[in-house]
Amino acid sequence: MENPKISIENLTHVYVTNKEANVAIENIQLAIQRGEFISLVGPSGCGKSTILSCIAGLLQPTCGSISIDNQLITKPSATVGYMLQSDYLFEWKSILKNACVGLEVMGQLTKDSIEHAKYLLDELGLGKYQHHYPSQLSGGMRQRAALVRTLVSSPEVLLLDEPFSALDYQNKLKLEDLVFDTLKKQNKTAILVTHDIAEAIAMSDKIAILDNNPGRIKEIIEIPEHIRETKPFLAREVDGFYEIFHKIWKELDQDE
Ligand SMILES: Nc1ncnc2c1ncn2[C@@H]1O[C@H](COP(=O)(O)OP(=O)(O)OP(=O)(O)O)[C@@H](O)[C@H]1O
Repeated sequence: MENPKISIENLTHVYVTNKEANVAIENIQLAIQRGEFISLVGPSGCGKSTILSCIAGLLQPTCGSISIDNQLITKPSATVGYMLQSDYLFEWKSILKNACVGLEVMGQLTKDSIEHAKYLLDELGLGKYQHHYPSQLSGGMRQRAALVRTLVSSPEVLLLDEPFSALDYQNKLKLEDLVFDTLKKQNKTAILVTHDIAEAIAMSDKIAILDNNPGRIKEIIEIPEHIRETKPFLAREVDGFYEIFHKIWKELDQDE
């Protein structure tokens, strides 16, 4: 097997405040292959966002390491894109200008990169709205604009921290399919944090179930190929889907 795209070795992080030291995650060990989509599920506070912050280079872990393509992560880089629950669009900028914010910050705003942003807006069904403002768009459209902003700098790794959870159910399912297709087409490596077990199964190749206090990996579930190959919306109807759902539900229920 080829070298993993992301290698997480013995990752431990302790948050220290003037009142206490809180071991948020302990000895996280995870290898993620290029093009793989993995979800992290677990009870609230088990350290899912902490793991993403370490991968993004926003947080220096207390112990252990993370490498992407054998390069140790020590600070944020353009290799890693981050998408969050809230779209964080600037209300006073057009959708196209919002999509280009990251490029602007990185000094990569060129004629070609703007064309790329326009291409992605088209691909994600927002071509007609590039000169609109965020307040003129629905929640699902805003989240698609946030996805374009994340993809436009061509990150190889995508960190998705509950990006669908603020959407209504119909938009959530539509966006899951769109993100699934877009990331597969571009062979991106992705890590999704979600509380929605069905979403995790429908979108992932693997699911890491985490324990609480401190956050540790309890189990890794490989999603069978016939589910992985089906788009998220239809995957929910595929044989075996709900067996996995109940297995994960039971695992998480033990932590309550
Ligand atoms: N900046 C911080 N300072 C101190 N403690 C923190 C900080 N950020 C997170 N924690 C603590 O670390 C633990 C893990 O938090 P984290 O946000 O990573 O969990 P999570 O699994 O993403 O939670 P949720 O599912 O609720 O979003 C929690 O106990 C949290 O209170």
